[in-house]
Amino acid sequence: MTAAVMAEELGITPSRPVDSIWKTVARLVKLALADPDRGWRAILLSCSVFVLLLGEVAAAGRYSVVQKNLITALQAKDKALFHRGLRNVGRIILCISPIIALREYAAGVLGMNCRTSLTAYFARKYLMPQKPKSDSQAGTDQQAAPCPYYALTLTGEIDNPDQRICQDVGHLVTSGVSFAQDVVRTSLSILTFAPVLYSISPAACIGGIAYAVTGTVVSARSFGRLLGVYQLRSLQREAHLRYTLIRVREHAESIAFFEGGAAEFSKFHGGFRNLLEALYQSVLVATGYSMLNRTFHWATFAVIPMLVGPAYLDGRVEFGVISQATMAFNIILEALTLAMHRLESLSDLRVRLQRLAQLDDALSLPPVSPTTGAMAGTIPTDGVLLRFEAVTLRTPQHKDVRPKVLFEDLSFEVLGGQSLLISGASGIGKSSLLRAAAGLWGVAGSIQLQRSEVFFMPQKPYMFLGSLRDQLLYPQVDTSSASSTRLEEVLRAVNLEELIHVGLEEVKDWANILSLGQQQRINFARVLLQPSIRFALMDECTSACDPENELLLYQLLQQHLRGYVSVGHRPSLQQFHTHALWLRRSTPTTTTEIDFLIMQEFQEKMIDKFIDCIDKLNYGILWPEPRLS
Ligand SMILES: Nc1ncnc2c1ncn2[C@@H]1O[C@H](COP(=O)(O)OP(=O)(O)OP(=O)(O)O)[C@@H](O)[C@H]1O
Repeated sequence: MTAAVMAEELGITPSRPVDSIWKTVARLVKLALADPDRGWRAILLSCSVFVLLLGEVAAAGRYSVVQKNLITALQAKDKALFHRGLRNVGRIILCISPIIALREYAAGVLGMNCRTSLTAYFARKYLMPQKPKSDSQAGTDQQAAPCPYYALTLTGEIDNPDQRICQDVGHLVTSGVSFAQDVVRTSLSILTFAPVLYSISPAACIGGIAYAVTGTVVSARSFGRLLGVYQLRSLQREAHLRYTLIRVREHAESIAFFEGGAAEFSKFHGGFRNLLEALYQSVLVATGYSMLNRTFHWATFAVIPMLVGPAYLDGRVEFGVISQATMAFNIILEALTLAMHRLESLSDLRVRLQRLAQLDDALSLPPVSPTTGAMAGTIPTDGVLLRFEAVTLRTPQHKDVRPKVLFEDLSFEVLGGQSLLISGASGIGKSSLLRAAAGLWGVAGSIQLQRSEVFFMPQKPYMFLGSLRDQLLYPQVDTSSASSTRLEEVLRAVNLEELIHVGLEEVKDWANILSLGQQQRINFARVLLQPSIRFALMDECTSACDPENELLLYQLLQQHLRGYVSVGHRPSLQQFHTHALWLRRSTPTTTTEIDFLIMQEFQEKMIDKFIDCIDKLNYGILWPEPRLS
């Protein structure tokens, strides 16, 4: 079954053509071998495994001759020949054991080596922003390349990338290395034993090959496709099930407030039932497959006595030849029916290959964001910190949601020394405007800002897994160079002095032990600790702070930055901004109207709006008569 057919079977519509399985294998092998750090080691280890396999098969070939002589000596009651045969058996065992052990070791290390290369490749591609490739993009170095992990979440095209990177790569490499060895071993075995068997009995050789090929074709046709479909389905459902529990861990507090354990259990139970259904279907298919496999296997025992027995009874061959023919036949049969016996693990291998190929394709998209259009990035001139020019913004292309236009043809500038408050009703597109400015969503039109000087503070502060030092210096990778004195000074500045006593090197689950307001203050500390930052884009980032702390934080920004943009609803924010961008829409379907105003004008309009509301209240338009029963 091709990858495309399997995807169709599962109701998945691939957004781009799915590669054939062999192309995918070649792509991943190339990746492992082309790794500049480990590629040469992988090649060396593959060669060693091949040479050791040659030794193993050669020893097995020699063993079949020794075995024939031993059995013949027994039949002839020749003691000397029998003892020599036993010594030869001992020699071969002594020789083959270290070869097998060495081969196992080399194959194990080869697997680890390939896993390291592939995991590093996928993890880097998933977590690190892609560099612009084309010349036109190369000039705009400040451009925020889209973060692949974010883009995948937005489009929803690839399920569970974490499982693909951590588990699928591991399984794939282990089964892949083992299967590759089997293929090489069986090919060598066929080359070694087919002539032996043919010399004993051409009928046994040809009959054995025909028997094996028929069995493989029948089992692959009847069960291969179904096994693949159910394996893929089980894998996806298992990942979804695990994800429901991960969400409970991440949102434990909110769920506890709601006492939502029963709802979560019901969700988990539903997912588990779905998984069991897929597993049950797999068991049914595996039972049918196993029955065919076993029947085929048992039937082989009668084949050699049927084909070579008459020659022995007529005295044309020695008794030992029957044993040698049986061994050669079994080895050839095993080799030729490899695909048949390993059908389950082969289809598992194919499923994982396909999942990794999909992930690689999705991560290889050109560096444009999931919404259509240009990315924020060109550097502004003339003291402008942020410039929007005829910008139209749409929500991202998600596989389940149709994009909608949030605003059209928006132009404005924020100059050095200015600060802008973005205001408007909930859901109108304020945060999305910041997402576009930060380069997370693409737009039509142009957005100019000096990306390396900008700090973006999302609505929900992100707490990194690590020490307090790591938190404060996030997203810097090397945190050892910052002096403790400076970090403590900044902690005091943002009113988090109490954390100094916890210790800068202390590793804790900060997201759970700090209040939301404290986490927001950590965000401001991060701005102060990055000397290159001149401009901040902030989304409701003081929403959990009291007015004193809010005032303190904005005063710090005014001292350290050349300008900032905030999104927020609270009137208290107006005093910290020189300008306002007011987004409004009379009905959900009408176009968004946008005004860029100096703060005083905005405040006057707000007062008019407030008075209008009070009038409506007085006429009972907004506040209906209470209905008392
Ligand atoms: N990832 C997304 N995919 C599709 N639509 C989205 C996505 N994120 C937001 N939207 C939609 O875009 C619109 C604007 O959302 P946005 O978060 O910008 O609103 P907002 O003005 O900041 O609201 P609030 O004040 O409530 O935070 C909403 O209708 C929302 O449903």
